Amino acid sequence: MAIWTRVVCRPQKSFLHLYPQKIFRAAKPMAAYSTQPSHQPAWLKTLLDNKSPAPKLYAWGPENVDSSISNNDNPTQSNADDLDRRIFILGVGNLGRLYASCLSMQSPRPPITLVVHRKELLSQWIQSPGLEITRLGKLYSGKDEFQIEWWTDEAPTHGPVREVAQASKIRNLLVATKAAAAIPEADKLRRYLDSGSSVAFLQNGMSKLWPPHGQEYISRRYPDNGGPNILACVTNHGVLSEGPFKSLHASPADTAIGPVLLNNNTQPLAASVAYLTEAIATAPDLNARSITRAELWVSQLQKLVVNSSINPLTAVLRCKNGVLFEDPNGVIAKVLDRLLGESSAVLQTLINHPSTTEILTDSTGASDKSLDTLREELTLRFSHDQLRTMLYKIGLIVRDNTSSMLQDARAGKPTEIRDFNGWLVETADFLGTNSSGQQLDVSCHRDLIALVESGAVLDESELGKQLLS
Ligand SMILES: CC(C)(CO)[C@@H](O)C(=O)[O-]
Repeated sequence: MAIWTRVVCRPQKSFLHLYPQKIFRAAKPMAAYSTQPSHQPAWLKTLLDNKSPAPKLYAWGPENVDSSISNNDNPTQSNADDLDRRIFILGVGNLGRLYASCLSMQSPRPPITLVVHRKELLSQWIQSPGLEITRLGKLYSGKDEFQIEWWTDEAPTHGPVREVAQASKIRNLLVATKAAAAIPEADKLRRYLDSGSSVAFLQNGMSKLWPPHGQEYISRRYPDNGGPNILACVTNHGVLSEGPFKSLHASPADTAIGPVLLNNNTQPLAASVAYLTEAIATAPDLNARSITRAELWVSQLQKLVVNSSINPLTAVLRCKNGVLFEDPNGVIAKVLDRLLGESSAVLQTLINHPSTTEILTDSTGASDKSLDTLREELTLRFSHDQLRTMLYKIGLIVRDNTSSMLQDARAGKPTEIRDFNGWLVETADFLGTNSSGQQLDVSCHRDLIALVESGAVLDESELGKQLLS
């Protein structure tokens, strides 16, 4: 059995240089930005309207679908020490595979459980060589390094009957599902999460759990201050699916991890926060770093600009990322400029809006910078010109990748357009006007959403006609 091995690779191109000087030094508890502070968004209302008790879930393993497999081939996690170290990865798509492979190269290797979303995937895993990732021309594969489970409220009909985490609490969870499934899936697990748990979300887009909606969700679902710690990762790597457990790590880049909502009622903070953050920040080939809460917020905004430009345009044009950046004077460049101009105006307005004062004030705690200086720096960082420079640099790094949205569009799956361009449109609606009192224009983002959602496939000149007229 091949083992995940650490490769000594050539220095990777990194996005780290794109993050200017450390603006934020401290991560303190705080409330943060929300587009609609007084309004319960649809996702939250749907979850909270479901008043059923947290479901009891069974963990099916290969031995529950194939009677020739004994329980010993998939030993169970039974003791508290194992659970303290075990990292559960919910969702085994591209991001799940990337993080699982890198975490399994840690020394010592943490116990890792991959959690698939369909029973058939357990059977497919049994037949497969395990997880495979091609990185820098080398194939890495691992099977015995992982436990694999399917979690459901149905008890297995044969083989051992086990509850998730042996009916105890999950300490470390990575949610690697698509954006739309992330919170609903994590919500189903609330029976197995408490203030000692840390849940890191890997999805692109702005986290839905930034306060106050995150705080409202946690306090309603986990009364008595028993909510888990919420973290998020911003992943810049480009990964391409090549089959159920197989991916190409097409564009090695970097990752950042930071807190969204920490349960400060538990003092000291749960050990899982540092454990999970450290495991990710030091995982081989992930090229990750730990950042503060305010830095995470800004990094998510910056990544949103990338995903709301590259992803939908590659989906509509059916092209690799690099094609978008080939002709700096062409039609695509003009469309990119329209999108960036609209994004810049929305995000600059947001940065200077009273709703973000709290998050920015929080970050000034450990530095001498005034709120005004921070806002000036961020306003410059999110200017049209700086966003263009940033996007073209990232475009170069991820040029060989096929964007996640194009992969979804080709596979006929729902896309994450509502989490990227849709978020910008909603934010513009909330903000209304810019600092000069002009209505924020997001018409190009709106038209692009409509194109992606209608499944349009266009060439460059048709794209220009649709978006530049
Ligand atoms: C960076 C990125 C655009 C690379 O393809 C990635 O975030 C994606 O595909 O979503």
